[in-house]
Amino acid sequence: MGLRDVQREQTDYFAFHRMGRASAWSRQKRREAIHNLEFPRRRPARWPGFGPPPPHHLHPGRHTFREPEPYRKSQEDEKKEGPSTGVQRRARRLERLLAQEGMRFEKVLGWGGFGMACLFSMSSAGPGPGGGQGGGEKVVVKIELEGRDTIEKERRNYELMRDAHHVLHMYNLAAEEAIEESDLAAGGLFLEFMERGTLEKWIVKMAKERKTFSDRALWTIFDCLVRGLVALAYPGTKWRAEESAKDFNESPRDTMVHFDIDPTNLLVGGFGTYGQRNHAIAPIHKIGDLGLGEIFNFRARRETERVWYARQSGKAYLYTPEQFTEEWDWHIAAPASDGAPTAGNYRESMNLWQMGWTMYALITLCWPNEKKEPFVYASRVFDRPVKDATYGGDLLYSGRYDDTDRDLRRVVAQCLYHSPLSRPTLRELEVHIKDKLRTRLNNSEEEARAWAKRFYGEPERRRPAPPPAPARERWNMGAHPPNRFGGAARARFGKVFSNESILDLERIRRRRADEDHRPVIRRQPQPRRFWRD
Ligand SMILES: Nc1ncnc2c1ncn2[C@@H]1O[C@H](COP(=O)(O)OP(=O)(O)OP(=O)(O)O)[C@@H](O)[C@H]1O
Repeated sequence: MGLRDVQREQTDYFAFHRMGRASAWSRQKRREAIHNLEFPRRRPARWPGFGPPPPHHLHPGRHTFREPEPYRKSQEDEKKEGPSTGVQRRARRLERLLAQEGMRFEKVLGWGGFGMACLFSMSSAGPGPGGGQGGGEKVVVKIELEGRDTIEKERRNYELMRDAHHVLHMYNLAAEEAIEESDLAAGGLFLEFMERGTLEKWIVKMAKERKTFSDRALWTIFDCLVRGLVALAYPGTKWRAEESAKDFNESPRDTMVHFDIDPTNLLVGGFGTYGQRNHAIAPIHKIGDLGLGEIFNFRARRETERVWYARQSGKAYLYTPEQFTEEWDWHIAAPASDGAPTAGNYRESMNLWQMGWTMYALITLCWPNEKKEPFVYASRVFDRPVKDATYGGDLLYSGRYDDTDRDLRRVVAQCLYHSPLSRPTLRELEVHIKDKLRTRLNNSEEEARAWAKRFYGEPERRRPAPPPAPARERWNMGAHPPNRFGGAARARFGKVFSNESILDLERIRRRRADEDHRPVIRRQPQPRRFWRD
């Protein structure tokens, strides 16, 4: 399928997507319509945009916004039945393989169509990946069960984040070679273990308890998440203290666009000090799953094939305005090269839009609706007047979330603005969050701390360390902290990072040809049935 076919098909698919009917789209059924599609559109001369804000006398209220669906089950709950025999077989194989490297299998953490994650502990007496004694220290091993290229891309992305405090750490362990050389998988990654699992799990817990996060907890978590976004915005930075956009005079140029930020890819770790911050009110939150991440800069945003294929990257329920906007229908080349403000304008504010939905989930304990309703909303984004459509109008006007700090709801609604240029900058957010955390919120720091202890509890107790393995230098980390990488990984990827296209178009085309339901590139972790029919 050539690029033109892909463009026509996407144009049709995204028209369904905007109506909230993406799950009803089928390539087969739409063949005829796709064939007759007018693409690119010529009339009117360009995308007309949204209308004016609703007149004042039409007060938006509960009736204006469709009620979203509450979180009921986490991905983990859905996998309670246990892994399939295929996954179990691979886990056993991995167990045997890594036992020879001095690692003890603990459990399968999760799996999907394309990969699986297992928990191991180090049984070596040598230094562990955290720089401490290896005995008992836990490591997540993520393996890919299909092609090799995704894990390579993910590895390269983690390399670029090696000094970040709010992105998962990747370890460079010698045992990696054992996996590569085996017939088991298409390569593996060693990642830091986040003992409290995914953020989704905590959203579900709160929803089940029929309570809500306090304002202080929400602002504190938001702070962590924004630090992670700053790390993505400035890849390859040596962060000594915590990530801060204030360290830079210019806005991000070579941003890592994640494409898949949602509560299942944000991981919750421990209380304690990371970077320079003591995480006492909420445990640290880190961004994980960089498998779809891509560096986009000024030049890359003008590469036609690259931006068109990236339009389908990620989970359909969280495609961003940069991906779904109708503005695309007027552009045959990369829209940014024609000056389109939103279509294909992949930059750090795209990560922010997806993170906005995580904050939405934390506030509402609900999924975003499949149909994202644009609500024209004029506001001041810090010192700039902005008039644009937000997809988070219900946060402000439905009356359902009035117990949560209005200022937080306003800022999150601004993160959900349609145009990337309307959204707050990371720097503005960082300063604002810091100020907010200094003020009196609806609960004191002590109360918030006590609540966090109760809510998050103690993670699973570690098993006693097993007997030490024969003395042999197993970890090529030496005594260095975990975020230092040995020469092997560096040699494999050459420069710290490059801007060359990392999309394997051939492979994508092949997979697209195999798919018969919708144009999703890869790893479409089905958004479960979270919307009403
Ligand atoms: N570093 C980690 N610490 C703790 N748990 C983890 C870690 N990485 C993964 N997990 C757990 O393992 C599960 C599977 O993770 P993995 O990243 O392989 O796939 P996924 O997020 O389920 O799917 P996909 O890769 O398709 O997005 C996660 O949902 C999470 O519960």
